Amino acid sequence: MTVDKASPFVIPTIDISAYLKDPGSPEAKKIIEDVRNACMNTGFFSLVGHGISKELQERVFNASKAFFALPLEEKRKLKAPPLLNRGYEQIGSQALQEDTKPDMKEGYYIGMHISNDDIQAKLHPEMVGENIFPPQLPAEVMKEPTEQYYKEVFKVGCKVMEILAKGLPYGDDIFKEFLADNPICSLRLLHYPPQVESDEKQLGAGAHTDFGAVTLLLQDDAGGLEVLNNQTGDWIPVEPDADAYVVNVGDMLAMWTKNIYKSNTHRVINKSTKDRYSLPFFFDGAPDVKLAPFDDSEPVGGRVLTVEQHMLERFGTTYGRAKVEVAGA
Ligand SMILES: O=C(O)CCC(=O)C(=O)O
Ligand SMILES: [Fe+2]
Repeated sequence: MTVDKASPFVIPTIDISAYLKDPGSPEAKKIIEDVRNACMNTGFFSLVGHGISKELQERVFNASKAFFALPLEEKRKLKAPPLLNRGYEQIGSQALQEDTKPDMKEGYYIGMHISNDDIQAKLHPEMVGENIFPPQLPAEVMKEPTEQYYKEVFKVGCKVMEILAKGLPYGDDIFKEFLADNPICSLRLLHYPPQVESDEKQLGAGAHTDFGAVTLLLQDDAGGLEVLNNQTGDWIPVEPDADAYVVNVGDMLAMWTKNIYKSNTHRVINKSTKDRYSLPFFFDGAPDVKLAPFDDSEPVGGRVLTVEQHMLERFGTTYGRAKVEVAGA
Protein backbone atom coordinates (compact mmCIF):
# COMPACT_ATOMS: atom_id res chain seq x y z
CA MET A 1 0.00 0.00 0.00
CA THR A 2 1.30 3.48 -0.75
CA VAL A 3 0.24 6.26 1.53
CA ASP A 4 -1.71 8.98 -0.23
CA LYS A 5 0.31 12.18 0.30
CA ALA A 6 -2.88 14.11 0.98
CA SER A 7 -4.20 11.60 3.50
CA PRO A 8 -4.65 13.06 6.99
CA PHE A 9 -2.48 11.79 9.81
CA VAL A 10 -4.72 9.31 11.58
CA ILE A 11 -4.09 7.28 14.71
CA PRO A 12 -6.96 4.81 14.44
CA THR A 13 -8.74 3.31 17.41
CA ILE A 14 -8.78 -0.49 17.19
CA ASP A 15 -10.95 -2.59 19.49
CA ILE A 16 -9.32 -6.03 19.82
CA SER A 17 -12.01 -7.63 22.00
CA ALA A 18 -13.48 -9.64 19.09
CA TYR A 19 -10.00 -11.01 18.32
CA LEU A 20 -9.49 -12.00 21.96
CA LYS A 21 -12.84 -13.79 21.94
CA ASP A 22 -12.39 -15.63 18.64
CA PRO A 23 -9.23 -15.10 16.57
CA GLY A 24 -10.83 -17.00 13.67
CA SER A 25 -13.91 -14.76 13.38
CA PRO A 26 -14.55 -12.33 10.50
CA GLU A 27 -14.30 -9.45 13.02
CA ALA A 28 -10.85 -10.72 14.00
CA LYS A 29 -9.78 -10.64 10.31
CA LYS A 30 -10.78 -7.00 10.12
CA ILE A 31 -8.75 -6.27 13.30
CA ILE A 32 -5.68 -7.93 11.73
CA GLU A 33 -6.13 -5.74 8.64
CA ASP A 34 -6.64 -2.56 10.66
CA VAL A 35 -3.51 -3.22 12.71
CA ARG A 36 -1.50 -3.92 9.55
CA ASN A 37 -2.71 -0.68 7.95
CA ALA A 38 -1.92 1.37 11.06
CA CYS A 39 1.61 -0.11 11.17
CA MET A 40 2.21 0.76 7.51
CA ASN A 41 0.71 4.22 7.75
CA THR A 42 1.70 6.08 10.94
CA GLY A 43 3.02 3.18 13.04
CA PHE A 44 0.60 4.16 15.83
CA PHE A 45 -2.83 3.01 16.90
CA SER A 46 -5.02 3.36 19.94
CA LEU A 47 -5.89 -0.07 21.34
CA VAL A 48 -9.15 -0.60 23.26
CA GLY A 49 -10.99 -3.75 24.33
CA HIS A 50 -7.83 -5.11 25.97
CA GLY A 51 -9.48 -6.45 29.13
CA ILE A 52 -7.07 -4.92 31.67
CA SER A 53 -9.02 -3.48 34.59
CA LYS A 54 -9.12 0.21 35.45
CA GLU A 55 -8.58 -0.77 39.06
CA LEU A 56 -5.23 -2.40 38.33
CA GLN A 57 -4.15 0.50 36.10
CA GLU A 58 -5.06 2.90 38.91
CA ARG A 59 -3.05 0.90 41.45
CA VAL A 60 0.00 1.08 39.19
CA PHE A 61 -0.34 4.85 38.72
CA ASN A 62 -0.64 5.14 42.51
CA ALA A 63 2.49 3.00 42.96
CA SER A 64 4.30 5.31 40.59
CA LYS A 65 3.17 8.44 42.46
CA ALA A 66 4.11 6.92 45.83
CA PHE A 67 7.52 5.91 44.54
CA PHE A 68 8.46 9.19 42.90
CA ALA A 69 7.36 11.07 46.04
CA LEU A 70 10.21 9.40 48.00
CA PRO A 71 13.29 11.53 48.76
CA LEU A 72 15.79 11.63 45.89
CA GLU A 73 18.58 10.20 48.05
CA GLU A 74 16.47 7.11 48.73
CA LYS A 75 15.40 6.68 45.12
CA ARG A 76 19.02 6.94 43.98
CA LYS A 77 19.89 3.81 45.97
CA LEU A 78 17.54 1.75 43.82
CA LYS A 79 19.79 0.64 41.03
CA ALA A 80 20.71 -2.91 40.10
CA PRO A 81 23.92 -2.90 38.07
CA PRO A 82 24.87 -4.44 35.73
CA LEU A 83 21.13 -4.54 34.85
CA LEU A 84 20.19 -1.55 32.71
CA ASN A 85 16.44 -2.17 32.70
CA ARG A 86 15.68 -2.33 36.42
CA GLY A 87 15.24 0.33 39.05
CA TYR A 88 15.52 4.09 39.22
CA GLU A 89 16.86 6.72 36.86
CA GLN A 90 16.84 10.31 38.02
CA ILE A 91 15.82 13.35 36.00
CA GLY A 92 18.34 14.07 33.25
CA SER A 93 19.74 10.52 33.01
CA GLN A 94 18.76 10.00 29.40
CA ALA A 95 18.70 12.19 26.30
CA LEU A 96 16.51 10.49 23.74
CA GLN A 97 17.22 13.24 21.22
CA GLU A 98 20.60 14.49 20.02
CA ASP A 99 21.54 18.13 20.60
CA THR A 100 19.02 18.74 23.37
CA LYS A 101 19.26 19.01 27.13
CA PRO A 102 18.80 15.66 28.93
CA ASP A 103 15.17 14.61 29.27
CA MET A 104 13.11 16.14 32.05
CA LYS A 105 11.70 12.87 33.33
CA GLU A 106 12.51 10.35 36.01
CA GLY A 107 11.79 6.67 35.62
CA TYR A 108 11.66 3.24 37.18
CA TYR A 109 12.09 -0.04 35.29
CA ILE A 110 10.39 -3.30 36.21
CA GLY A 111 10.81 -6.48 34.22
CA MET A 112 10.21 -10.19 34.47
CA HIS A 113 11.71 -11.28 37.78
CA ILE A 114 14.33 -13.92 36.98
CA SER A 115 16.86 -15.09 39.56
CA ASN A 116 20.33 -13.63 39.01
CA ASP A 117 21.60 -17.24 39.25
CA ASP A 118 19.50 -18.32 36.28
CA ILE A 119 21.44 -19.23 33.15
CA GLN A 120 19.54 -16.54 31.16
CA ALA A 121 20.63 -13.88 33.66
CA LYS A 122 24.22 -15.12 33.55
CA LEU A 123 24.20 -14.99 29.76
CA HIS A 124 22.51 -11.59 29.57
CA PRO A 125 23.46 -9.79 32.82
CA GLU A 126 22.52 -6.32 31.52
CA MET A 127 18.98 -7.25 30.44
CA VAL A 128 17.78 -10.32 32.40
CA GLY A 129 17.60 -10.61 36.19
CA GLU A 130 15.82 -9.70 39.38
CA ASN A 131 13.40 -6.88 40.01
CA ILE A 132 14.15 -4.48 42.81
CA PHE A 133 11.66 -2.52 44.89
CA PRO A 134 11.98 0.22 47.50
CA PRO A 135 11.96 -1.23 51.02
CA GLN A 136 10.00 1.85 52.18
CA LEU A 137 6.86 0.89 50.24
CA PRO A 138 4.81 -2.16 51.26
CA ALA A 139 4.55 -4.93 48.66
CA GLU A 140 0.86 -4.25 48.15
CA VAL A 141 1.62 -0.65 47.22
CA MET A 142 4.29 -1.19 44.57
CA LYS A 143 5.60 -4.73 44.01
CA GLU A 144 2.27 -6.56 43.77
CA PRO A 145 0.36 -4.21 41.47
CA THR A 146 3.31 -3.54 39.16
CA GLU A 147 4.26 -7.23 38.80
CA GLN A 148 0.59 -8.16 38.25
CA TYR A 149 0.23 -5.37 35.70
CA TYR A 150 3.43 -6.51 33.95
CA LYS A 151 1.90 -9.98 33.53
CA GLU A 152 -1.35 -8.64 32.13
CA VAL A 153 0.17 -6.14 29.68
CA PHE A 154 2.61 -8.86 28.63
CA LYS A 155 -0.35 -11.05 27.69
CA VAL A 156 -1.93 -8.26 25.65
CA GLY A 157 1.46 -7.61 24.04
CA CYS A 158 1.69 -11.29 23.04
CA LYS A 159 -1.75 -10.98 21.42
CA VAL A 160 -0.58 -7.90 19.55
CA MET A 161 2.46 -9.86 18.30
CA GLU A 162 0.10 -12.66 17.20
CA ILE A 163 -2.10 -10.15 15.34
CA LEU A 164 1.00 -8.64 13.72
CA ALA A 165 2.21 -12.08 12.57
CA LYS A 166 -1.15 -12.78 10.98
CA GLY A 167 -0.97 -9.50 9.05
CA LEU A 168 2.46 -10.33 7.59
CA PRO A 169 3.18 -12.81 4.80
CA TYR A 170 5.73 -14.93 6.71
CA GLY A 171 3.55 -17.40 8.59
CA ASP A 172 1.76 -17.15 11.93
CA ASP A 173 4.85 -18.34 13.83
CA ILE A 174 7.26 -15.72 12.49
CA PHE A 175 7.75 -14.35 16.04
CA LYS A 176 8.03 -17.79 17.70
CA GLU A 177 11.72 -17.48 18.54
CA PHE A 178 11.30 -13.82 19.55
CA LEU A 179 8.58 -14.79 22.03
CA ALA A 180 10.30 -17.92 23.41
CA ASP A 181 11.80 -18.33 26.91
CA ASN A 182 10.74 -15.23 28.82
CA PRO A 183 11.18 -12.55 26.16
CA ILE A 184 12.65 -9.35 27.59
CA CYS A 185 10.05 -6.66 28.26
CA SER A 186 10.15 -3.58 30.46
CA LEU A 187 7.45 -1.76 32.28
CA ARG A 188 8.65 1.79 32.79
CA LEU A 189 7.06 4.09 35.33
CA LEU A 190 7.65 7.65 34.14
CA HIS A 191 7.16 10.98 35.88
CA TYR A 192 7.42 14.31 34.07
CA PRO A 193 7.37 17.46 36.20
CA PRO A 194 5.46 20.36 34.62
CA GLN A 195 7.61 22.45 32.30
CA VAL A 196 6.93 25.99 33.33
CA GLU A 197 9.33 27.64 30.93
CA SER A 198 9.29 26.85 27.26
CA ASP A 199 12.76 26.06 25.96
CA GLU A 200 12.98 24.25 22.63
CA LYS A 201 16.09 22.36 23.83
CA GLN A 202 14.33 21.05 26.93
CA LEU A 203 11.91 18.19 26.37
CA GLY A 204 10.32 15.72 28.75
CA ALA A 205 11.30 12.91 26.39
CA GLY A 206 13.28 14.03 23.34
CA ALA A 207 12.23 13.01 19.84
CA HIS A 208 12.96 9.32 19.36
CA THR A 209 11.77 6.03 17.97
CA ASP A 210 11.19 3.12 20.34
CA PHE A 211 13.88 0.45 20.51
CA GLY A 212 11.79 -2.73 20.69
CA ALA A 213 9.17 -4.49 18.58
CA VAL A 214 6.10 -2.71 19.95
CA THR A 215 5.25 -0.41 22.86
CA LEU A 216 1.97 -0.37 24.79
CA LEU A 217 1.63 2.95 26.57
CA LEU A 218 -0.87 4.11 29.16
CA GLN A 219 -0.80 7.86 29.75
CA ASP A 220 -2.62 9.92 32.37
CA ASP A 221 -4.77 12.92 31.48
CA ALA A 222 -1.99 15.54 31.40
CA GLY A 223 -1.32 15.20 27.65
CA GLY A 224 2.01 16.06 26.06
CA LEU A 225 2.76 13.04 23.85
CA GLU A 226 3.26 14.06 20.22
CA VAL A 227 3.91 12.03 17.07
CA LEU A 228 5.76 13.38 14.05
CA ASN A 229 3.85 13.62 10.79
CA ASN A 230 6.76 12.84 8.48
CA GLN A 231 4.99 14.27 5.45
CA THR A 232 4.39 17.73 6.87
CA GLY A 233 6.89 17.95 9.75
CA ASP A 234 4.03 18.73 12.16
CA TRP A 235 3.85 17.31 15.66
CA ILE A 236 0.47 15.65 16.22
CA PRO A 237 -0.76 15.46 19.84
CA VAL A 238 -1.92 12.03 21.02
CA GLU A 239 -4.89 12.98 23.16
CA PRO A 240 -5.14 11.12 26.49
CA ASP A 241 -7.75 8.36 26.58
CA ALA A 242 -8.06 6.44 29.82
CA ASP A 243 -9.52 3.40 28.04
CA ALA A 244 -6.80 3.09 25.44
CA TYR A 245 -3.25 1.89 25.08
CA VAL A 246 -1.22 3.89 22.62
CA VAL A 247 0.48 1.11 20.67
CA ASN A 248 3.38 1.92 18.41
CA VAL A 249 5.75 0.07 16.14
CA GLY A 250 9.36 0.09 17.36
CA ASP A 251 12.69 -0.23 15.55
CA MET A 252 12.76 -4.03 15.53
CA LEU A 253 9.56 -4.32 13.48
CA ALA A 254 10.88 -1.63 11.16
CA MET A 255 14.12 -3.59 10.67
CA TRP A 256 12.33 -6.90 10.06
CA THR A 257 9.98 -5.31 7.51
CA LYS A 258 12.53 -2.88 6.04
CA ASN A 259 10.48 0.12 7.11
CA ILE A 260 7.20 -1.08 5.61
CA TYR A 261 6.07 -0.95 9.24
CA LYS A 262 6.92 2.51 10.50
CA SER A 263 8.84 3.08 13.72
CA ASN A 264 7.64 6.63 14.06
CA THR A 265 9.29 9.52 15.88
CA HIS A 266 7.55 10.85 18.96
CA ARG A 267 8.34 13.03 21.96
CA VAL A 268 6.85 14.31 25.20
CA ILE A 269 6.64 17.86 26.53
CA ASN A 270 4.57 18.27 29.68
CA LYS A 271 3.01 21.62 28.91
CA SER A 272 0.33 21.09 31.56
CA THR A 273 0.71 22.74 34.92
CA LYS A 274 0.72 19.44 36.81
CA ASP A 275 2.90 16.37 37.10
CA ARG A 276 2.49 13.85 34.29
CA TYR A 277 2.69 10.08 34.82
CA SER A 278 2.86 7.50 32.06
CA LEU A 279 3.41 3.75 31.85
CA PRO A 280 5.10 2.54 28.69
CA PHE A 281 5.56 -1.23 28.32
CA PHE A 282 8.30 -2.16 25.88
CA PHE A 283 8.24 -5.52 24.09
CA ASP A 284 11.90 -6.21 23.35
CA GLY A 285 11.96 -10.00 22.94
CA ALA A 286 14.44 -12.86 23.13
CA PRO A 287 17.99 -11.48 23.29
CA ASP A 288 19.62 -13.71 20.68
CA VAL A 289 17.08 -13.19 17.90
CA LYS A 290 18.58 -11.58 14.80
CA LEU A 291 17.04 -8.39 13.47
CA ALA A 292 17.42 -9.41 9.84
CA PRO A 293 14.75 -8.64 7.22
CA PHE A 294 12.04 -11.31 7.10
CA ASP A 295 12.21 -11.43 3.30
CA ASP A 296 15.91 -12.49 3.43
CA SER A 297 17.02 -9.40 1.53
CA GLU A 298 19.96 -7.22 2.53
CA PRO A 299 19.37 -5.34 5.79
CA VAL A 300 19.07 -1.55 5.70
CA GLY A 301 22.55 -0.30 6.61
CA GLY A 302 24.08 -3.68 5.79
CA ARG A 303 24.47 -4.83 9.42
CA VAL A 304 22.39 -7.40 11.31
CA LEU A 305 22.29 -7.00 15.09
CA THR A 306 20.76 -9.30 17.68
CA VAL A 307 17.99 -7.98 19.92
CA GLU A 308 20.48 -7.64 22.76
CA GLN A 309 23.14 -5.87 20.68
CA HIS A 310 20.54 -3.44 19.39
CA MET A 311 19.15 -2.74 22.87
CA LEU A 312 22.61 -2.20 24.36
CA GLU A 313 23.47 0.16 21.53
CA ARG A 314 20.31 2.25 22.02
CA PHE A 315 20.69 2.27 25.81
CA GLY A 316 24.37 3.22 25.41
CA THR A 317 23.66 6.07 23.01
CA THR A 318 20.72 7.65 24.82
CA TYR A 319 22.09 7.32 28.37
CA GLY A 320 25.69 8.02 27.31
CA ARG A 321 24.67 11.24 25.62
CA ALA A 322 23.11 12.54 28.85
CA LYS A 323 26.26 11.70 30.82
CA VAL A 324 28.32 13.84 28.44
CA GLU A 325 25.87 16.72 28.94
CA VAL A 326 26.02 16.44 32.72
CA ALA A 327 29.82 16.20 32.72
CA GLY A 328 30.12 19.28 30.54
CA ALA A 329 27.52 21.31 32.40
O1 LIG B 1 5.60 9.12 28.38
C1 LIG B 1 5.12 8.91 27.27
O2 LIG B 1 3.95 9.20 27.00
C2 LIG B 1 5.94 8.29 26.18
C3 LIG B 1 7.30 7.86 26.63
C4 LIG B 1 8.10 7.30 25.52
O3 LIG B 1 7.92 7.61 24.37
C5 LIG B 1 9.12 6.28 25.82
O4 LIG B 1 9.44 6.07 27.01
O5 LIG B 1 9.62 5.67 24.86
FE1 LIG C 1 8.88 6.23 23.07
